[in-house]
Amino acid sequence: MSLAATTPVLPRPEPASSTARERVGSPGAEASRPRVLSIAGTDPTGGAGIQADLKAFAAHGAYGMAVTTALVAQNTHGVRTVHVPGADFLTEQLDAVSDDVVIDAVKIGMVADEANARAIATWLGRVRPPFVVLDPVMVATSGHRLLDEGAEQAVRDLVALADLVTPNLPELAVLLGEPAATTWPDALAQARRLHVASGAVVLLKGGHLTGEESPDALVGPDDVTTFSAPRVDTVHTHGTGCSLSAAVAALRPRRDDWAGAVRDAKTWLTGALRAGGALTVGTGRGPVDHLAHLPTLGLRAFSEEAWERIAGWREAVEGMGFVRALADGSLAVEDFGFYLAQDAAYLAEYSRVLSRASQLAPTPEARQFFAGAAVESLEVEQTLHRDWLGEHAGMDRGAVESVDPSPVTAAYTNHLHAASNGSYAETVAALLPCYWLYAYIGDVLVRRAGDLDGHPYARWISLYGDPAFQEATRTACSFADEAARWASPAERERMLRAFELSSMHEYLFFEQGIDRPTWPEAPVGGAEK
Ligand SMILES: Nc1ncnc2c1ncn2[C@@H]1O[C@H](COP(=O)(O)OP(=O)(O)O)[C@@H](O)[C@H]1O
Ligand SMILES: Cc1ncc(COP(=O)(O)OP(=O)(O)O)c(N)n1
Repeated sequence: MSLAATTPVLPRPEPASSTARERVGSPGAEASRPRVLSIAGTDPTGGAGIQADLKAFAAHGAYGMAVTTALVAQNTHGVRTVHVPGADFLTEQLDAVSDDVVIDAVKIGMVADEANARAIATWLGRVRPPFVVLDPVMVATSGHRLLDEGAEQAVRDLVALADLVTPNLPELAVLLGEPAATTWPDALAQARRLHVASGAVVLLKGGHLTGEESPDALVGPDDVTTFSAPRVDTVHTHGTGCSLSAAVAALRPRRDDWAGAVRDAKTWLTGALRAGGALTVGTGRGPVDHLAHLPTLGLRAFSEEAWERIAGWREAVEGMGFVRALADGSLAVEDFGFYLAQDAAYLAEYSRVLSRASQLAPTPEARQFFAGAAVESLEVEQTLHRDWLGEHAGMDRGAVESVDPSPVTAAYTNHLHAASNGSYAETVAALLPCYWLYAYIGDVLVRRAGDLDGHPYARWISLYGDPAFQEATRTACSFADEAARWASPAERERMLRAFELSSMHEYLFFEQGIDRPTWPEAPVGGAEK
């Protein structure tokens, strides 16, 4: 049964030139942000409905407004009760907004009942914002009804008034009076029928299907545009439909067409879905993180917080026997030789992780910095190490290159490699202590050693204190801070943890110069019985 067959399609109104609009000015004029209205129900846990819409509007730089159709007692487990204040009060709210404010776009979500749907249709006839998005909310994923059973026809009438309608598969089926599609091609065919019957562009959502991808498609007069995104392996999908339609409404006034708005909204939603679990909101199907893409205002620079976190390791590093002995020149040559040989083994791996950071880096500056550092740590440092080890320990190049990493060195480089399997931000955070604690120890050594004339480790102490190295440390810090600005709270926490662990490994690495770790001998097995 087609929509057209069951319902007379209401005449599609022209963009309004109502008295209210004339009184408050032309759409979009002089406004620094699009003014976007949500007409929807509530979710006190903030994942769906009006609360989600306002977050999605703000996430896309729109000025959000909201008119309530229904008060819904719900949480991440489902809906408990619905209270509908009534259509007259809904109209009062709608008029209060539109008598005063130009509305650049409106998103309609849960309408709750037939009287509300009719009140919205009447209001749209008088005040028609340039972009009308309808999310035909009917049943929550938890199975609870959000629309009276008798109100489906009124929602069909609203579809015909909308510019864009965003049904999920079950809603599409109800709008057409057909069984729900179980395949993407069937769903596309249904979306086409809905478009033809109603005139509205249809944003078909594939969240209810299964598979590696979660596709959506715009079905309108210009045929089908598909938007694909990887399906996020998560249970935290509460409010995805609300959030997507709100984001599209917020973006549309600043995009040339629906496709432009949907493309950006979907990319954002995929990131929000990925970060949703880390919010730990509720014990059921939690919300998405609407702000996953944003730096959090008021957060300190990552480097400042990270440096504070390792106050204990910094103190420990200052008190290390290795640093004391290096500063006063009492460090045994063989202890320094052991440390340098391990440092050469370490730098070979460190250079690989620097190259990985360069690969992952989002800007040409960062790519260049980390690629340069990878080369430098191989060439410059290794040459210095080899020279000293050749001169003082009789080790030729081959001997230096074939040094086995100690358990401490191996643990450190394994940690760096593991971090570099994560994001760019985690990789940079893990790399940073090697710069920063090294520069810090350089300061300590220069202060403690005093006059380097005749000091047996004068060359090394001046190398540690080299201003160029201090400068490179500042640059590495600024890249870590920049990466952290765009990290979700969970990713920032992973960065801090990676930084802390690298700092611990730095401490152990230096101290192994005088407190030699060894690999345990393989136990000798007994004779086979
Ligand atoms: N697990 C997921 N991974 C990625 N995208 C998803 C996932 N679940 C839903 N989506 C996307 O969320 C949006 C809402 O889809 P859907 O779940 O079909 O609608 P509703 O929330 O209205 O039931 C769509 O863009 C859909 O592709
Ligand atoms: C007040 C309110 N409106 C809509 C929904 C349904 O939200 P939706 O985005 O379709 O996602 P689910 O939560 O059903 O997965 C709601 N729950 N509350």
